[in-house]
Amino acid sequence: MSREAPVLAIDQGTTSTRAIVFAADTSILGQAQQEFPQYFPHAGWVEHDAEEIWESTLATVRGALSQARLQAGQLPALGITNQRETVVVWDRRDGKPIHKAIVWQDRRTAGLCQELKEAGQEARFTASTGLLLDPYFSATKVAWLLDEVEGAREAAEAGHLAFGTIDSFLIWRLTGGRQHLTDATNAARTLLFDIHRQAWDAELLDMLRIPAVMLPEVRDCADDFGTCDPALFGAAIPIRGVAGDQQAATVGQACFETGMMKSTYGTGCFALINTGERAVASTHRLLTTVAYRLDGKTTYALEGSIFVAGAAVQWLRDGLGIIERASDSSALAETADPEQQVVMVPAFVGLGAPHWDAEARGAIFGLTRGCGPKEFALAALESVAFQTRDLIEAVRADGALDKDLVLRVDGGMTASDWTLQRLADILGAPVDRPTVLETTALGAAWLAGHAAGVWPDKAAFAATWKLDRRFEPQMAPDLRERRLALWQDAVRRTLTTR
Ligand SMILES: Nc1ncnc2c1ncn2[C@@H]1O[C@H](COP(=O)(O)OP(=O)(O)O)[C@@H](O)[C@H]1O
Ligand SMILES: O=P(O)(O)OC[C@H](O)CO
Repeated sequence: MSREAPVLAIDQGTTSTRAIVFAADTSILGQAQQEFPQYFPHAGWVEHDAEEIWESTLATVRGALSQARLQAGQLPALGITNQRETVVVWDRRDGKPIHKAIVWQDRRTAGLCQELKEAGQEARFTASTGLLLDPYFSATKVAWLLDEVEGAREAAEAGHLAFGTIDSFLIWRLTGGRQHLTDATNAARTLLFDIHRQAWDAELLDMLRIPAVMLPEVRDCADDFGTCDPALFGAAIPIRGVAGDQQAATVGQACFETGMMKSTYGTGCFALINTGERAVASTHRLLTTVAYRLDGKTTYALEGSIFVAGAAVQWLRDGLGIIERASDSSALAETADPEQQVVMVPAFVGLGAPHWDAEARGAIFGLTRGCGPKEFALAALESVAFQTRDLIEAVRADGALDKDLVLRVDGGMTASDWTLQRLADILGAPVDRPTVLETTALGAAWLAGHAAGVWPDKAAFAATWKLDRRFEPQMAPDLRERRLALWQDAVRRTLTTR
């Protein structure tokens, strides 16, 4: 196979699906993107239609191939990266989902998590999975489906139902129902996978009454995940790379060394720091997770997860209607009155790390008669910087950051220079934006190309990382401290677990 061969990546995100064809030098040959509907059937519930996700996958892969003027047969491999934790349960007999997908942001299982916590089970879950008992993760969502969808439990026990995160569901569909697989990074987000033994945890499955027969087989991130049904794209493209989107971004940002950190600003914000072969147990409510698994060797990460980053900008657009496009938010924030002290805690679906308060809801403090859309825009964008700062403090307190912080950033929101400048100001540390902003897709493409033997090794790939712009902190330290104090007070007043 030629080392010049292009590689396709499918990036199935929370709000849109993208397909991108990368050339061997990581330039983009063709791409397509499609948004799909979000369903909010009750307060705190978030669903997707897995069929709509599937349709958007087919359309974007075809669109990207056509824009790149390539035939499927010219691709040695494709990679899949995906919104993590989101649960699809489908019937193996007809491949149809039994219910809408329950999205990672969905809080409907907060009660079950609380019951398990009160029964003293959190430490058991954390010791094995590196995670916490929060509705964010897949396990309690699967349990909910088995309890609530008529006939589901019996069908699952009879071996008819399959559970998967979005990667698994797409692999199943792409291979014409021949493969039920996932990778170690996605498995690590289910709250059912022992990240130390790299195996499903039978005791946790029992505790949640989830039959093991529903689960996919777990493979490395660069591995053989079957081949696409040739009827879909005209040829059987091999699926050779899979990783959850935050882990794929860690790879795409070439954070291969211990201590390297990236933060991705999409719907939510997720900061991962590579901790090497050591699964560091956090004492500050961060998650321990799999960064990637290559050739059977697991590299771990500490992760801080924030549920609302770009989603706050979407709320300015769709909820308040004060902007037309997400990109209008910066111009509005720039013209906000500097005398106003508005602070927004965007706890629309509770708060993630380091607070883990599933019941908290969003709040805005400091309103005066002089406040309007500009101050709301500023507060929404600045909340992302404050939340990142809280994560980094937790990483430092866990002792995982032993050198000066330089944060590599990516994701849709990093198109906003204002946001990145404010991020550097609030962190008091430099923020690096690379030239390739599609790092998530690039990471998945690298994994697939690596497995297929057509892309360079880790070191050569890392050498292709290029800086677009470094944002240096400019805010006066006393102003930063004043703003931080306002934020901390606002969070304190928002938490239900004070
Ligand atoms: N110029 C911008 N300024 C601020 N936010 C933006 C901008 N462009 C996109 N966003 C936000 O980024 C998010 C989309 O980023 P993306 O990485 O595609 O997310 P996801 O993978 O979660 O679907 C949206 O929430 C959107 O509001
Ligand atoms: O869709 P994103 O990019 O916000 O990522 C979602 C995460 O994978 C959820 O854990």
